[in-house]
Amino acid sequence: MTSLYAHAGGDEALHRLEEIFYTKVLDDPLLRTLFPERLPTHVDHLTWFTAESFGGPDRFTQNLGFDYLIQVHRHLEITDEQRERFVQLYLEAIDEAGLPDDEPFREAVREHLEFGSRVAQQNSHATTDAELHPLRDVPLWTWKESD
Ligand code: HEM
Repeated sequence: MTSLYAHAGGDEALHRLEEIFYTKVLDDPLLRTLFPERLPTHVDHLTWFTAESFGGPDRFTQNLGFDYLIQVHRHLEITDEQRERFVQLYLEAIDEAGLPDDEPFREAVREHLEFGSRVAQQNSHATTDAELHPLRDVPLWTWKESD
């Protein structure tokens, strides 16, 4: 059974991807208002999250926890355009980082991104805890090749 994490190329590949992605985000006119400065932890934390979600080590849950992810997105009031740009830049970064381009892998990544970005957007608008998305754990993404 191959995890998405292993197929992607493990930590080295995911870290390269997140570095390219974060640099794009910081340079983007639509996203710059949300990301005014480079945070030294962002690339590592994104790598931990993606690795765990793809079936790799659970460093995000162990070190930060899902509540942390809820808190960092709260009150950002992410617009549809910003969410869509976030997804677009991530897909570009996957190409630029040279991650596998087989369709089952790309489809799983697209699903993960669509879902995750909608959760983040919903949480960014929640004015009460009841309005938060019900997800409370890092989701574990599987794919067709994992059987
Ligand atoms: C798959 C979906 C997403 C994941 C996995 C994710 C993950 C993360 C993580 C791990 C952090 C914490 C970074 C740190 O501790 O340094 C973070 C912060 C943040 N995220 Fe997201 N995020 C997602 C979607 C989005 C979207 C759609 C937006 C806006 C368009 C967004 C905007 C932000 C902002 C503004 C911060 C805080 C500022 C910063 O770290 O620079 N996120 N996100």
